[in-house]
Amino acid sequence: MAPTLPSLSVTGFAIAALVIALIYRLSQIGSRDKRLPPGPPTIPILGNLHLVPKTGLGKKLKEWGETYGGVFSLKFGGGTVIILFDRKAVHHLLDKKGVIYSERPESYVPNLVTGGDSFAFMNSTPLWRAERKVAVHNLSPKMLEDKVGHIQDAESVVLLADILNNPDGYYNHIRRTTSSVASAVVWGHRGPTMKSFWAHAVYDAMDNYSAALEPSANPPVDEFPFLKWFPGTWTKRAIGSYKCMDDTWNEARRRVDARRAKGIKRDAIIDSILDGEKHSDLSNVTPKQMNHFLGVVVEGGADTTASATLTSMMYLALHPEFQDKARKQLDAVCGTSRLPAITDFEAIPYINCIIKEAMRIHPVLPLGVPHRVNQDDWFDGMLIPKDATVILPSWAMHLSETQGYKDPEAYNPDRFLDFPRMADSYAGSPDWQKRDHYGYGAGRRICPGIHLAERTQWRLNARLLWAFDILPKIDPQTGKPMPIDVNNYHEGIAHGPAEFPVVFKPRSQAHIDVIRREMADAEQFLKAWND
Ligand code: HEM
Repeated sequence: MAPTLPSLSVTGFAIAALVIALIYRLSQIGSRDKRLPPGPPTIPILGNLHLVPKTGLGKKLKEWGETYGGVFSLKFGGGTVIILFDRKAVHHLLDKKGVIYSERPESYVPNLVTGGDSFAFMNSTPLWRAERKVAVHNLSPKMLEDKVGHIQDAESVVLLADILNNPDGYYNHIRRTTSSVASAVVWGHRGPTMKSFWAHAVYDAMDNYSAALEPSANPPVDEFPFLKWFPGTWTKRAIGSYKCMDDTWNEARRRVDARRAKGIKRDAIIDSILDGEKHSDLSNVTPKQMNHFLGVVVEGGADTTASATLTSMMYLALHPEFQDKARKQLDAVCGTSRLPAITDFEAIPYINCIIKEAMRIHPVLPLGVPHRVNQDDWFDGMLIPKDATVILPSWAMHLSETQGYKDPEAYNPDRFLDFPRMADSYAGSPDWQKRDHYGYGAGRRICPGIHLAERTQWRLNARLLWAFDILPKIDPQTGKPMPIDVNNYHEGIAHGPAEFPVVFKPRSQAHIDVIRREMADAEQFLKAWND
């Protein structure tokens, strides 16, 4: 029997209604809820994904922040990203409401890259709390003063001597210094040369890590999970990066165990944990979790501190006038008879300005590490929805007059003359209008290595400036200074300057003599941390 007209039209109607509903649902994906902070116009399904540049997202966020007037939102498919391009918002949300703003976004690629073991990318679970407590305790100013200062002093002397002996190798000398300090603090082993496992391991481990984590370097798999079924070079890179990291930190642990088996114990975080000192919260942690926790602390500390120092050297090479300002103070306090020491911090205040300016003009993590809010919240009448990714766009803020940085494209350490203390004093302070910069993040996830990083940077900047004139290299063909491109950075989630043509010229024989004399003592002291 032929179908009746009414039954046909009911089926047809149902299908049509389904199709319309589906189209409507699809068209809503990517659209912005009116209660959200404003942001660039969206298109169906993608939202704003099509507007994200392959590189240079940090600067794009500045443009949007200035257009939308502070806190703004981006739609990535159905997901929401809130950008806190606003000093007050950073303080009120990340600092004051840290309890709800301290998760990390659930993200497919970071999970592949870290195997879920990275304490920097974990949610604020009991494991994260236990690991964070150990890191904060061991990297506190008191612990650093008591235990680590001598290592930083001695390693910075080795850096000066290395540059004297092989000036062209400055780039790796600086990277060796920061990884050696971090490895000594964490694993109890230093890396005397870049050939040493303890100097290069962290850079091997991180080889593909930063690039694999750059937000625009992967397909938008979190927004469109079906993309997981289409693996490609991006998945290979992420999995390979984890494998490399896992091998590296297992090897580090094997070496520590071999040392301890010989009865050699050292004043390092790993030894204090294995000896059961205070850190009972870590008693249920598996060896693999432990190795990755400690590895992440070294990862957090080595490349970042080297990149910040290299940025400083690069800009100083282009700006001898600011070197002169620092040297007036260095010479008045130290003359040519001794190296500057951290106890000179207040007597030589300009070094602190130089450190802050490098961290401002090109922060190592231009987008910080993303946070996630775990419940609906409101700011200035705008909805910050549960599970939104929350970004502190440090670079964008640092380059904007709207955030209080006058003439922001210009390198000028003088802008920090009224900020005489280290960065940790300004981070989290209720006086949110007077935070120096945002290079270490904010709230409960703020960099736990901030004290170590500030103190290493002070020693490196002060001592390099005391010992050397930092000059652009002269092109032997033209006899003219070679150009230094301040935009030539290795870019991933972290940014670090590519090698640049610079010369470290010893300031006098007297300076050289002091370095050689200090080097003998430094080598003697550091023997205890050699393999
Ligand atoms: C100039 C040097 C450094 C810079 C610019 C830097 C920057 C940062 C930033 C922006 C974050 C994310 C903060 C947030 O989520 O809001 C972070 C986290 C972290 N940093 Fe640093 N850092 C530096 C040095 C260090 C050092 C020396 C260590 C340890 C030895 C370290 C260990 C870590 C760890 C473990 C985390 C993850 C914390 C967590 O998720 O709870 N960093 N760092």
